[in-house]
Amino acid sequence: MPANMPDIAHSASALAHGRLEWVGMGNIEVPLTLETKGLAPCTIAAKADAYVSLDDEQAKGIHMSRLFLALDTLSCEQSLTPITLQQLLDQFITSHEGLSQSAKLRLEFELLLRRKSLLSGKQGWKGYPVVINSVLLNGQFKLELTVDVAYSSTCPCSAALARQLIQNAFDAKFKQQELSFEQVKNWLGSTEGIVATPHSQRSIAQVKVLLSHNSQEFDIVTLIDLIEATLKTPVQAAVKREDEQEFARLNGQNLIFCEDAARKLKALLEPLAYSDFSVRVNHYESLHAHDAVAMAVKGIAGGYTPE
Ligand SMILES: Nc1nc2c(ncn2[C@@H]2O[C@H](COP(=O)(O)OP(=O)(O)OP(=O)(O)O)[C@@H](O)[C@H]2O)c(=O)[nH]1
Repeated sequence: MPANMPDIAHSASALAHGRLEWVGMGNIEVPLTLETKGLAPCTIAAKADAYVSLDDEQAKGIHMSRLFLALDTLSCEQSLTPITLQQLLDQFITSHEGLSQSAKLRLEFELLLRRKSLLSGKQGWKGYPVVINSVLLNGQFKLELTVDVAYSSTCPCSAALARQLIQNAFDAKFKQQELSFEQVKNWLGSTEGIVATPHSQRSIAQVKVLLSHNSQEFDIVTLIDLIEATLKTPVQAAVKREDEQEFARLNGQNLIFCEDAARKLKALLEPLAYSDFSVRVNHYESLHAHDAVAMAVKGIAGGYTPE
């Protein structure tokens, strides 16, 4: 460092004294090489929030550049794994000796996965928003992963009401008539036959899991796959007509309220090895201008609360 440059962090006194829980930088743009089970290492464009505690009540401030440069080393020289994350937080703290005892990093990015179509054998990219939160607090490492999975939800109530209208239309059209198989079949295939359709909507399941503090690797893809297999109607990437028809069938066979989705995900996550979990299901209704929302947590003492 040039000797003649003022260093306010050392020379100036703080305007007020006191401990600060977190100080650092938000929204740092940083490409990282993500390593996650079942996927070749891939580059992700992350937004990072990097913080340390300011435990020295008299100190003017922290050294922002040290956090930034440590993160840059992770970006340029390493891969993102639970191990390198913990090392990075260690580095945040050791580079602030006497000032800070805790560190945290939030990474937000979109994980692009190759997804197969339902029937046609085509493939396409689908993006999954991911947040990785890591904290090193009093020597304890905490690591949590949040994924957003988009799916389609068809309202069971609306489906029942639509079925009733279809029966009414059948009544009105054919009451007291002797009908042949062909006549019924043709009517069912006509627009007149399907006089009403239930509403369905794009929905998002937001699943947060607490990973073991000694996790060696991320396993983001398995979590996403399990959520999609549970909900049955994930939003599709490549779609030909046969895929669209299969999607319609899956929607019809999996009518779902937000409560159903939250309960299914809770049942999925309960036996898995996650230390804690939190689920938030949002059905962005097409019936209303507001959303249908359901939340669930594992329910352990001192654990996640619904949010
Ligand atoms: N602590 C702090 N620094 C800030 C803030 N806003 C901008 N900075 C700047 O962040 C820059 C980097 O700070 P340091 O990490 O202390 O930089 P440095 O003194 O060159 O680096 P070291 O020699 O490692 O301490 C400085 O120029 C600060 O002025 C702020 O709100 N708080």
